[in-house]
Amino acid sequence: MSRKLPNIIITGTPGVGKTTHCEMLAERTGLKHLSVNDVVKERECHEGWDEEYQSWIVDEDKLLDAIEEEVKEGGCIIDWHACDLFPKSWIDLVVVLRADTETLYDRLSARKYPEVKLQENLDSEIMDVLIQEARESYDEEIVVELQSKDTDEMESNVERIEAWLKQKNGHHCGKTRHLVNFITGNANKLSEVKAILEPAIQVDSQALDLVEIQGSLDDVTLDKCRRAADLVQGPVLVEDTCLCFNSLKGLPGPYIKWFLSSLGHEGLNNLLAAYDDKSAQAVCTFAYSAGPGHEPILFQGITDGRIVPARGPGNFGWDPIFEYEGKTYAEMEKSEKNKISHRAKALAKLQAWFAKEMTS
Ligand SMILES: O=P(O)(O)OP(=O)(O)OP(=O)(O)OC[C@H]1O[C@@H](n2cnc3c(O)ncnc32)[C@H](O)[C@@H]1O
Ligand SMILES: [Mg+2]
Repeated sequence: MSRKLPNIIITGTPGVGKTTHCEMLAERTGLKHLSVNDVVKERECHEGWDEEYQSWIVDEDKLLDAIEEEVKEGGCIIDWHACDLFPKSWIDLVVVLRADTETLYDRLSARKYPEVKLQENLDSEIMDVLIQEARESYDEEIVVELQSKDTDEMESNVERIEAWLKQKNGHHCGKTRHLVNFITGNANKLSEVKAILEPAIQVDSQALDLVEIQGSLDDVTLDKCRRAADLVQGPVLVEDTCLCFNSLKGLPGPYIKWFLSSLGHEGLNNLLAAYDDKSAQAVCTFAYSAGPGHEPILFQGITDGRIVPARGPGNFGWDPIFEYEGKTYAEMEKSEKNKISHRAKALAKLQAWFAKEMTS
C-alpha cells in the first residue's frame, strides 16, 4: 500500500508532553493530530472504566478498527502512551519522548493521578519500558528517542520532526513508489516521460534553464545533471537528446537543437542531399543523480531510422522527419512512439535500475 504522507507515532509515559508535541506539529505541518485518548472515549473503544486507575480499559481491536481507514490514508500524528499495537506497515516514524522522574512526578501529581497509577508510570519510565517496546515492535531506524523536559527541548524536537518530514516529502511511504524530479524545459519530453514512467515512478518536474556544454553525448548529459543537482540541491533526472546523421559521422548529434531551430526540417534534409545514406540514430541519454556530489548514472536508448521530408503533425522537434519502419515519429500514435522510441528504450533501463534499487 502506498500513502502520500507519512504516519508518525508520538509516544512516551503519560506526562512526557506527547499532546503538546502533537499539537505543535499538527499546526506547523498540517498533519492530523490523532489523539487515541479522544478516539477511545468518543468512539467507545473500551471495555469500561477502571476505578483504581481512573482510566478507560482500552479494547485494542475496536480501537484499530476505528482508526484504520484514517491512518491508512496517511498524514496522522498518533498520540498515545503505547505503540506496539499499531501494525508496522502503518507507521513511518516512532518518536519516544522521555523525561526525568522528577519532572514526570510533578506533571502527574498536577494531573491528580491516583498514587498507584503515578507509581506505575514512574517505574515504567525508569525501566525504559516504552523505548524497548518501540524498538521491539518497529525497525530500529524509524525509532527515535527525544528528551522532553522543557519548552526548549520541545521546540527543538518539533523542529527535528519537521526536518524529517521535509526530507521525506516527495518520497512515497510504504516504499512502493519512486519519485523523480525531471529537470527539463521541454514540455513534449516531459509528457512522454510521464506517459512511459507513471504510475510506477512518479514524475515531478522543474523547468530550469540549464547551460549545455559542448562535448560528447555523455559529457553533455553528465554535466547537465551535475548542474541540475547543484541548482535544486536534491535528486534530479535530466535528459539530452541527439539526432545523429550517419553520413555526417554523427552530426548534428548534441547540436541538433540549434541546427533544427536555424535550418528547420527542410534544411536538415538538405544537409544530407549530397549523400545516398539517409540513415540516422535518435539517441536519448538520461542521467540520474541522487543529489549534489553524487556521480550521475547514465541510461541510454538508441532508435535507428531515416531522415525524410517532413510528414505528420509538427508539434515536437524533428518528429516529422525521423522515419522508423515506414512511419515518421510524427505519424505515429503517441503510445506507438512511446514503445519504440529512443526515449522509451532509455527509460526501460532506468526503470530496471530503479526496480533493482527498490529491492536491494
Ligand atoms: O530542457 P531540455 O531537457 O534540455 O530540453 P531541450 O528542448 O533543450 O532538449 P535537448 O537539449 O535534449 O535538445 C534536443 C532537441 O531535440 C528535440 N527533441 C528531443 N526529443 C525529441 C523527440 O523525441 N522527437 C523530436 N524531437 C525531439 C528537442 O525539441 C530539441 O530541439
Ligand atoms: Mg536543452
